[in-house]
Amino acid sequence: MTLASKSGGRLIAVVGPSGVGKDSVMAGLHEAIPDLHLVRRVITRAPELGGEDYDAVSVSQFETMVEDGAFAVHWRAHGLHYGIPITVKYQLGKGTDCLVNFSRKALTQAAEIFPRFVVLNITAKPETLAHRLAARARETDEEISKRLAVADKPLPAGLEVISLANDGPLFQTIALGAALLQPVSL
Ligand SMILES: Nc1ncnc2c1ncn2[C@@H]1O[C@H](COP(=O)(O)OP(=O)(O)O)[C@@H](O)[C@H]1O
Ligand SMILES: O=P(O)(O)OC[C@H]1O[C@H](OP(=O)(O)OP(=O)(O)O)[C@H](O)[C@@H]1O
Repeated sequence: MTLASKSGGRLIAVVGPSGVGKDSVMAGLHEAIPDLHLVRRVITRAPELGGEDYDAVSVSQFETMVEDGAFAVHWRAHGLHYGIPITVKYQLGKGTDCLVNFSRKALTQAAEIFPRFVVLNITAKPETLAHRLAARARETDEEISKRLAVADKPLPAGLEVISLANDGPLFQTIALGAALLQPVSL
């Protein structure tokens, strides 16, 4: 790969099981590093269910957007469709690092699309996840059980991965994450 093709901002894909704290850590990192762009996803989830700020669309609207090439990457999980707007390429092209809540299933595909692709892998113990999902109360008990059943998924090989444990207080996770994400000066 040439130096020119490695220019631009980093696409930082935040992954980890449900309840691990992806959205909370992302919000904290954005506060700590205001230059970091938070990517707003398009999701076929009812609007205003809390947590992240997203664009809620219907399944048919989502399908039209796919046909129109509105997404850089899209995937399906938890019975929902998720899309990353193609406009993220504009942000990256300006040299802006972009932070986005991602699927572990979509990492391999994304690594081929984005020249500077980094995975921020958030981890926590199973009991921490169960407790946090119950407290968040965005999903039903049945949906929470399904999410916990698929909590443990291996990451594909060959990616640049930064791992960050979030069992302790959120401010500690954010401070460590912000330090780990500081751009490397050459
Ligand atoms: N370090 C932490 N300590 C305590 N609670 C946390 C911490 N990180 C996240 N939470 C809480 O856990 C729940 C799940 O976090 P969230 O950011 O929605 O996770 P995810 O996006 O990975 O599903 C939320 O209610 C959030 O406020
Ligand atoms: O392939 P996986 O890595 O398991 O990820 C599947 C989906 O789970 C998360 O969604 P969402 O943010 O809606 O759910 P969560 O907050 O419960 O993690 C993540 O953003 C993916 O869209």
